[in-house]
Amino acid sequence: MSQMDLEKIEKAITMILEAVGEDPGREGLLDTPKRVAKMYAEVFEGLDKDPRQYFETVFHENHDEVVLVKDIPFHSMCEHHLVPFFGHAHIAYIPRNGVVAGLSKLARAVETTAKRPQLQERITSTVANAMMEMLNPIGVYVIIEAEHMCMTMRGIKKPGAKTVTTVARGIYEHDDVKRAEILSLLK
Ligand SMILES: Nc1nc2c(ncn2[C@@H]2O[C@H](COP(=O)(O)OP(=O)(O)OP(=O)(O)O)[C@@H](O)[C@H]2O)c(=O)[nH]1
Ligand SMILES: [Zn+2]
Repeated sequence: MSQMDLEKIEKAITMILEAVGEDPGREGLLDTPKRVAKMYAEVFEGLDKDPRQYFETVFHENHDEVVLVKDIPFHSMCEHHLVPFFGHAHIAYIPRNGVVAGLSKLARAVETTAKRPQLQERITSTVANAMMEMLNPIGVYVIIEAEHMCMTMRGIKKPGAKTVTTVARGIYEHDDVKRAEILSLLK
């Protein structure tokens, strides 16, 4: 949020309101530019953050099987239309040499990564790459399911259509059985 120019956002929103034929001076819209600027500061607060920070603190626990945190809710803003997309992330990894992350940090990594103009594919790979780099696990498998408002409220208008993206790293890249194990845990 440090770099965010709230005043500039406010001016831009006033211009958009004028451009669509609204009257930014009418009572209901008077505070709208300010509110939208505040909202953008919140929904884009991940812009100056690196999700790798959440994996700087690790624990040592002799666990050499899967850790799966599933159904992590998230919302983001599609970088093509600046409207929301939202859904759930599921993150599985197999620790190497007992190096495990705090469970909440997986959710924090998703949230921070989502809080910028984004693509679903990029959220998926950014989280997987951050975990590979910081935890050096045997493997990471990230699955994200989301609904894109740009496909719901405009354009093709297909409410309910879900996009699923997966990124497999390490052992999950080549091991069908390990991937199937995660998919069965998600059922
Ligand atoms: N790959 C990918 N595409 C996305 C994502 N979010 C939105 N899109 C797509 O981005 C594309 C932009 O296409 P364009 O043809 O440049 O824009 P448009 O004319 O508004 O496209 P329509 O949505 O088809 O009306 C659309 O097909 C969207 O569905 C995302 O997270 N990943
Ligand atoms: Zn879009």
